[in-house]
Amino acid sequence: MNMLEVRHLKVWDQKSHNVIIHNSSFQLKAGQCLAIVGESGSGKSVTCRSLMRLNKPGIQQSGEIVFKGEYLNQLSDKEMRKRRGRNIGMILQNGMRAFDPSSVVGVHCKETLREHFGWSKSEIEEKMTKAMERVLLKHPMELLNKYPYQLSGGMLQRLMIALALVLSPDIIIADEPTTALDTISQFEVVEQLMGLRESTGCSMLFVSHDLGVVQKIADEVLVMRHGEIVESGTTQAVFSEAQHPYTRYLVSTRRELGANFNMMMQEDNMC
Ligand SMILES: Nc1ncnc2c1ncn2[C@@H]1O[C@H](COP(=O)(O)OP(=O)(O)OP(=O)(O)O)[C@@H](O)[C@H]1O
Repeated sequence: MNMLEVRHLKVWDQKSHNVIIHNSSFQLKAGQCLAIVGESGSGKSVTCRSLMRLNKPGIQQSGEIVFKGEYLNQLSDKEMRKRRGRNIGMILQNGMRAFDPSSVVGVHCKETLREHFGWSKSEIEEKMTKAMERVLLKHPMELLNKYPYQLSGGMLQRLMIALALVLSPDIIIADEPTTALDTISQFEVVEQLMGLRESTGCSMLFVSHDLGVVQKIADEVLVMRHGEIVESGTTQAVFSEAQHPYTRYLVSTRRELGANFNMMMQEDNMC
């Protein structure tokens, strides 16, 4: 069963008439993880924002976005707001941007949960505390009273994952959730995202530059270039028998990087 179906998505800049996404069609199956890979500027983030109808003013879109049989592209703004967070959650690259810098992070969590579920303060605190402990955030109540700038990037990502655990949306869109993190935090956040999928059974759209992580987490892959999907298929097929020259280039670059990394490790051991 498809959780999300995107049909003929076209996105353009109204002012310059520059077409950003030409004609994208793809499906996200229930419980599966679909990764979008491709070079910088190929349209991965714009695709994600289009699904949520969160593109900047002046960016127009057409085509159908069907979520569990419902045409999101036909909903009013008010109805669309209700779907965000509750049905389709987003975990962004930069945790700092996801939270209001002028409030402690607990305010964002409480407002989001009250809006969607109408829970009391104590219910929210109880559920957030449990979820934060699950993503290994210590002293949850203290942490909720901190401003975003007082927390590290990895902590903010884990806090977003904890909020997603409580909201339990059908789909999580994770747009380069590990790019801004150091290697250890990247590993932890990927583990937590996998845990989130396991415990909520959500489907995931996962944008990443890191093909190693994609190979670990995704069931299927879309390869984007210049606003077009140039290849798609199961992760196994795309990595082992890529058809498009650009995909082959991406995969070989990863192999080269991997080989260099191993060589560096060996040199390090010899010293
Ligand atoms: N608000 C905007 N106005 C005009 N053009 C935009 C806007 N946002 C994005 N674009 C253009 O859309 C194209 C795709 O951008 P997008 O951010 O989706 O790329 P990306 O594949 O996510 O890149 P990256 O990996 O660097 O995040 C780029 O050429 C960008 O210049």
